[in-house]
Amino acid sequence: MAKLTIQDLQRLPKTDLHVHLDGSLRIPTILQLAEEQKVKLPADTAEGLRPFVEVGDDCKSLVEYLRAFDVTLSVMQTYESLVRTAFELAEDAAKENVRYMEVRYSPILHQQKGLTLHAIVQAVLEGLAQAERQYNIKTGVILCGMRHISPDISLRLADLTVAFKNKGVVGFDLAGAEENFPAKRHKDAFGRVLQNNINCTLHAGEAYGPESIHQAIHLCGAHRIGHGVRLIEDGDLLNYVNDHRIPLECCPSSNVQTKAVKKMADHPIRLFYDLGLRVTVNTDNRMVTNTTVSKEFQVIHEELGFNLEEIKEVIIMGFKSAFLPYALKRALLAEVVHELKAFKPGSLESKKEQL
Ligand SMILES: O=c1[nH]cnc2c1ncn2[C@H]1C[C@H](O)[C@@H](CO)O1
Ligand SMILES: [Zn+2]
Repeated sequence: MAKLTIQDLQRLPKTDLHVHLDGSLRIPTILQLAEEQKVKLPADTAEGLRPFVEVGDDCKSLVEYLRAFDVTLSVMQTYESLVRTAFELAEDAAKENVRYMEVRYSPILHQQKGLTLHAIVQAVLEGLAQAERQYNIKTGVILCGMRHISPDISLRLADLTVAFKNKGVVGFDLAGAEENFPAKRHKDAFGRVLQNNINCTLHAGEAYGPESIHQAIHLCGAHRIGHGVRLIEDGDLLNYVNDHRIPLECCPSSNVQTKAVKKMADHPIRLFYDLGLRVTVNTDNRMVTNTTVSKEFQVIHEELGFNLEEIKEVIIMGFKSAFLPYALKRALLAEVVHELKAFKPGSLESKKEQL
């Protein structure tokens, strides 16, 4: 199998359907925002801050992984900081040829300084729209309920999702610590979203077993599953997910860090793909996990043996799984399929040398 370089993977058109805004900042931006807002950080240099906002492979659990968000959220409480971080995330993604991205976050976590939920959504949409005008990227927003926060709040966030339907918000999610916080507590929120014909996805099967995925699908109506790693433990449910073409939002590096899998070689994305499941490759948190979509493809190429044809197919599954209206999705897919057919590996540099 010819080895693909990171440049090859950067050149391919891609999606990122599972990326958290509050886990995907630039470290220098955190430092600047903290200075402007007089917020105290655990360190005031990039190198000093890194261990607090990037977790390595020695991270022991999802709960430990989630600690990094206390730092990022401390500087994401103003309208301007939300515009800026949303813009920069879309800019970073566009620069590695992510053509369609769904950014998720939980507005309830950004109210420490009194912003209204409405303004918190507006700010992120403004930052993303600014990036869309400047770069070749389309974006959508997914609002997250949080498992450990009360179901009433999830219902308010579901109403917020309904209020911004067709205005940039494309879906609803449930995030946060999975063990001890079952999705069924939040089923009214999902009911509200579904009754309004809006898409939903839930983090499930990351830090808890297949029962959690079962609840996400059958009690909350999930159209996609975030992570879903532990689907591997229930063949019957796996067949159901496969038969219904329910996409899995796989985030390989994040899964090694949170110990959803012990090591990359054990990641079930290879088996899921071989069984015909609809799998997509995503970052989860560009900063916290220190990754990009291209790096995630490099990992599955080098460690799980996905070749170029298979990577192209996974990319197409990403576009197919987008929470986009069908007509728009078809148009975007047609454009991307055309590019993928014409794609030849070999970095631009080596191509220039051949000329
Ligand atoms: O991988 C994850 N699993 C569960 N929750 C997560 C993950 N990454 C981020 N979050 C949480 C922390 C954020 O504050 C929240 C909203 O983006 O979602
Ligand atoms: Zn996530």
